[in-house]
Amino acid sequence: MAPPTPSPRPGPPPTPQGGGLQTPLRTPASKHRLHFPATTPKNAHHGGGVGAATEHPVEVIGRIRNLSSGGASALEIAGGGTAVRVRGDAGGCRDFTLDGVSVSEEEDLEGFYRRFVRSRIEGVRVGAKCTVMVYGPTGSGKSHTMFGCAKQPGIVYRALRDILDGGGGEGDSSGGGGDDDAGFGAGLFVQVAVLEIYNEEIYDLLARLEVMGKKAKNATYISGNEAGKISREVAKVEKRRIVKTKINQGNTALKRVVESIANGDSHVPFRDSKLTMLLQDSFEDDKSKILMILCASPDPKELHKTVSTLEYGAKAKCIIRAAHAATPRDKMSSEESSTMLNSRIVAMNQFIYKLQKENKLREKERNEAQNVLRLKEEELTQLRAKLKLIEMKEKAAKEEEINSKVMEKTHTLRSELMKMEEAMLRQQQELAALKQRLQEVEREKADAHQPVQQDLIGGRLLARLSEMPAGLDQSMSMVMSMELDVGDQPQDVKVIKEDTRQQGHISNHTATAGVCTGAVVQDVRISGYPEKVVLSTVFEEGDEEDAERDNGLEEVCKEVVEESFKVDITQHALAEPEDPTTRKHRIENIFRLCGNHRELAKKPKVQSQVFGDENKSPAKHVFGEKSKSPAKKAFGDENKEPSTWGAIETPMCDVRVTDSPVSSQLSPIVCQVVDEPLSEQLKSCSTVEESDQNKENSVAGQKEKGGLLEVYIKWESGNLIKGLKLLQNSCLSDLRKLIEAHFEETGNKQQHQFTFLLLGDPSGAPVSREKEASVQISKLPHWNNQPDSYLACLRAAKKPAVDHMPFSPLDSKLNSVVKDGRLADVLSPKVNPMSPNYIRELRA
Ligand SMILES: Nc1ncnc2c1ncn2[C@@H]1O[C@H](COP(=O)(O)OP(=O)(O)OP(=O)(O)O)[C@@H](O)[C@H]1O
Repeated sequence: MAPPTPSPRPGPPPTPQGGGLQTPLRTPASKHRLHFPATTPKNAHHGGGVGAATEHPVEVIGRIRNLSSGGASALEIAGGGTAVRVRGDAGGCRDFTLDGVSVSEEEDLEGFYRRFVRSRIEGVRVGAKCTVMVYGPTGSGKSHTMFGCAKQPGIVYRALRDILDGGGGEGDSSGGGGDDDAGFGAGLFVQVAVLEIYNEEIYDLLARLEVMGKKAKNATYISGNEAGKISREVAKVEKRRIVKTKINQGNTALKRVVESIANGDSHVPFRDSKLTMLLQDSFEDDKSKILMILCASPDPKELHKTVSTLEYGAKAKCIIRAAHAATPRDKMSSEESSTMLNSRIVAMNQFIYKLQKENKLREKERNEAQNVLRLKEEELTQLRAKLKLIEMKEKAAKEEEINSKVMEKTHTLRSELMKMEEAMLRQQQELAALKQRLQEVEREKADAHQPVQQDLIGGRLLARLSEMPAGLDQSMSMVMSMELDVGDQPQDVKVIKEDTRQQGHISNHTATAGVCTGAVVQDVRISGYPEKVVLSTVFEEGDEEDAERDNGLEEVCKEVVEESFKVDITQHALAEPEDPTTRKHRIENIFRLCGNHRELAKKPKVQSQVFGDENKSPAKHVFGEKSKSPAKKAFGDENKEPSTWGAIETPMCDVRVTDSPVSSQLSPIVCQVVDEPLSEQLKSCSTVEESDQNKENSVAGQKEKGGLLEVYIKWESGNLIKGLKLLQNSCLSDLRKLIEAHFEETGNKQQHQFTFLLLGDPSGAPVSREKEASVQISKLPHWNNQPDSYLACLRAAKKPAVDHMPFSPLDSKLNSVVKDGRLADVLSPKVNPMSPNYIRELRA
């Protein structure tokens, strides 16, 4: 006997279509039923319909969709609502007993869910396992049942809502279970995976990743505790599902698995399809329940497929899981285990919920930290920009500061330079005034010939110099120092110093002085500067009373002073700063000499010859005879006709510059002032033939002259100026110095500028100033056809020369030195008050 099919649990009353219940068809009994345990009323009342000794793990529910086309339905509910009766075309019918049957036209998805699904979901909430699967041919309504439509949600969304919200969510009009489980869902956490099996491949519809092996290990999940949110995500994924007949391949494999289990085969072909592989745990796990929904179409055209589906479900329903007899201990253990598991589940859900909250909090903190980091980065960028700007400003400020300092320093230096130039200008003006004053005094002296006046003038000058401020003294020294810097040539200077043996008068060598008696001569020489004016001073040896006692015929004795006071001024000046008192004393010395010179000028009786033996020459007598008259008068005025001059045979020695024993570079110059009375001879100096008498005179004269050359100077107009004696190797530049000195002494300042005319030369052209040094005196035409007498013809310059500023060369020198940065050296206080230039200026 075949065991009866499992008794269905109470369900809705059979529909009117179940008219064929009288002759219900029996499903194929065969061997399958042999495994089914005997059904007891208790088991039948139990939801699973399984006895205490056995377990019915698969619950099969039939879901008959609406009839889409017209015509009669091929299916009807029988067995009190637990069987599906299939009516054949021949009028026969067949009943398939299930755990429940639902007709879509009579019961919507909500009713179907509440009656057959919700109890399973509640078991899941307390820790049970449940697999809900649909089975049926294409178009039978599987998707519709699981996911629903726009009007009503399917099992998936309702189950999700019940798990999380306790059944009180949207769409649950019944509200069943919601009040009882209020608050129970708090802390529950749902993880949803959406997989699709197509062509025997499993696809993760969330990540679209292929899952290899037994389980979809790499599947992603929709997780959370909000049913609405998860439902929306699932709805999105559900649209990706592929809807084709290929899926039934898995259904076939599932059918074989079910039949194999139901038949009690030792081998269950779970691995025949991916679908059965996924459902293996659900079939083998004792704790797991399977809710199989058979979707069937009432269309008679689909009758064959419908019958096949119902047969498959009937077999699944026959699957039983052998269960050992439950002892009281097992029963208690089971209850304790269930309670403990429920507690653990609740604790784990609460822990998960806590983790989720913490995760959210940390995520929030991370976002805030990222915002702070972004703000810091922006601030850092701004600070870097500011730093760069500040650096640029500092750099610009430094450059500006440096430029400002340079400008300030330049301005200061320029101001100092201007002050120095002004000081120099003032000093030059003072010196020029001093020079002019000195010249005026000399002219006054020359005109007056009064000793008293000489003393007064000399005294005034001395007093004026004494009153010169120290600053002037120093500034003069500075200027002189600059002059010393002009040349680097060594200087050898004899310093003028008054002979301590002489307290008397000093004779100077001017034309008016004429002679000097018993004098001490000190020469000041500068080697390397032959063109420089050299000062010779003669100290009178005797006093005035002796001169008067000798009745104007005293011998003029000259003694060359030993060079005991020779000092290297350059070294001395540079070695140690000059004491202002010493410099002042020396300046006073010089002007005292000048005063003495003027004193000598007032001694017409005293005559001098500086040509050695020439003191004994007749010239001395000639001048002696004329000593009562002013010397200048005796020599005549050069502006007068030569015929009115005195005898030319009585040359007067005015100044002699001897060769320096210290330096051989000094050009030996001998000058002798003579009067030229023979104007007629002068006029014909280069044209008149030399007479025999002249020849004799010339020979005799040359002997007397001791190798000197006589030079007679006249203007181009014919007026004779002077007669001079010079050494044989003298040149025009030497002659120029003597002539200029003569002009200065006579006060003919305007005649300082002249040019030598080279008479005798075919061109008769004037000699340029630069070439004067190269023209020997011997190149001049002979005067009066005498071999050692020459004639120098002068052409006066048209414009009077501007007064020479003694320091004008220094201007350019100073400028060049200032440009070279040697201003400090030039303006050094190291002064040589006895500089020959200085002496020259004072002398001038
Ligand atoms: N109970 C029902 N009430 C109303 N319409 C239904 C019902 N069941 C199915 N349908 C409709 O029938 C059509 C096919 O249903 P469904 O797609 O769910 O079949 P299926 O079994 O999933 O087919 P397939 O296997 O090809 O996916 C759908 O348009 C669906 O809306």
